[in-house]
Amino acid sequence: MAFENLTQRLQGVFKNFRGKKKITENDVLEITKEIRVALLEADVALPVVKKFIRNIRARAIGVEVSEALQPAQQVIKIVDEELTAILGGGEVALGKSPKIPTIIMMAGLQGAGKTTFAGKLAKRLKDTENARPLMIAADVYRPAAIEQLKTVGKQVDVPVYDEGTDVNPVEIVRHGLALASEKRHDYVLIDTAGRLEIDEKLMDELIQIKAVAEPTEILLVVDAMTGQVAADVAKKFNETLDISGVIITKLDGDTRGGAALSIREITGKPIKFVGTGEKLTDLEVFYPDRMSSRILGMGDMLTLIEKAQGQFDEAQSAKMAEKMRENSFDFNDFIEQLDQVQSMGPLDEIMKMIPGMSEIPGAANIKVDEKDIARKRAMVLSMTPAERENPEILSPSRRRRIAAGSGNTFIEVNKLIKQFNESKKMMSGIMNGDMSAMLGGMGGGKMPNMPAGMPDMSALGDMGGAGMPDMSAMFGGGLKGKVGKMAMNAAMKRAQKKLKKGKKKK
Ligand SMILES: Nc1nc2c(ncn2[C@@H]2O[C@H](COP(=O)(O)OP(=O)(O)OP(=O)(O)O)[C@@H](O)[C@H]2O)c(=O)[nH]1
Repeated sequence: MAFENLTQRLQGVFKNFRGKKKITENDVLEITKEIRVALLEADVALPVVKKFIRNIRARAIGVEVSEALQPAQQVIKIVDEELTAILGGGEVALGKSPKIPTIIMMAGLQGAGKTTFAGKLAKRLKDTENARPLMIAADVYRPAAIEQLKTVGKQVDVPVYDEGTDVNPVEIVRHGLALASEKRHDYVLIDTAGRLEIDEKLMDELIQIKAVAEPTEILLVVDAMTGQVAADVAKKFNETLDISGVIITKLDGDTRGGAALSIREITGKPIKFVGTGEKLTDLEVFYPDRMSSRILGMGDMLTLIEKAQGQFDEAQSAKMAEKMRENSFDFNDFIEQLDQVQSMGPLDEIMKMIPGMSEIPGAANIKVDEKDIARKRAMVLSMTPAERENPEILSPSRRRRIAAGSGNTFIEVNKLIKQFNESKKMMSGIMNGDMSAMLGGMGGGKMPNMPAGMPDMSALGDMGGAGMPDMSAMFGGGLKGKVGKMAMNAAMKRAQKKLKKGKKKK
């Protein structure tokens, strides 16, 4: 994931100041010096770094000692706010023309991910607005480009207008637009040619296409992996084309992330979407505040909640939460929830979004063993509905048969049932208000140090127990790697201990 090093560096910086009663001017200088190094290492453009540091210093020196926040937390809050500002402040929606079609022109260097983005955007417009987009293939220099756009078009079921490679792209765009008007398409996405580097001919052609198409949006697609180059490219394209927004692709990769941090400041144009994978669903609206908390390692709570809300049926979630509270959550529910959680995305990605996760030693290396989860699912599916409801009725011979039927061993079946019962107990405790058990467990007691205003873990409870609380059941044996397992076990043990203590008090 992008920003990993930057996040680690920044967390390291703040750790040293945690719990301090007072932060002196010297402390601020120290902190900002370290932040400066971290940003430069992440490939953020120097002028952007300078401005950022200047702003933080101006605000952090002489911070008022607030009742609610420790000084270090106040500094983190300032850094978070300034980071959000540098990323653009708030999200900027895609423009829409008052009369159809809305024309969106895409530009960028070769291989930046233009064509892929065109497909992602077409899909998104279809899914969210029921739109009927038309895509125009105006990249005539790379014959494969037209084929690629057509393939993407087929995947998302969106027509592609092309005239092969022998016609002037400006004419292709003109004809494509005429067709779009005739067929009353509400969006037109123009895929233009990329070059290995910026050249005059490419720019001239783009200027001409812009003049003909009069697009509502000119979106520059840049590859996050190219670091400083991406910022330079954006600057040049903006000077020539006056773009309306930027798309940053490949933010899923192992990039240092500097481009994402520099581009807004350098071009003055908003980042509208980020690409987070090769699949056509891997597109996210860019929210500066969420990106900032992700970079600061506070966990992308909001993205997680949004994802969850998008995927979970509320009534269904409330029912599950109730079941957990009553301790009547069974294997049938387990399978249902597993399906829902997995539809949110790969589990290790979801785990990483949980705040505090990055503070558990070795958590970054946690790999969710999807195979192990598949094995568990197979075991559960081999049970009858009545057995899923009450696994205690499973006789040894039935357990043996389930093991054989799902390609597991007798011991594994027993282990699954035992694990399930244990986590069920714990979850019921948590759902009955003892979130501290979970909090203490997950963050090693560090969670309460989060700055005010950060949504706390109880938000998970608000999700109606939507899938998260029972994750331990899956992760119990599903975490790959010794470190991951140890971290998780320790966290769970701590949580259980707290639970017991809480009970005794009552
Ligand atoms: N990991 C990852 N890969 C991406 C993303 N977006 C695009 N890619 C990959 O990047 C490569 C280039 O993407 P294209 O869409 O072909 O790039 P293009 O800008 O259209 O390239 P030209 O047609 O040559 O100008 C492809 O292999 C894509 O699968 C992303 O968000 N994440």
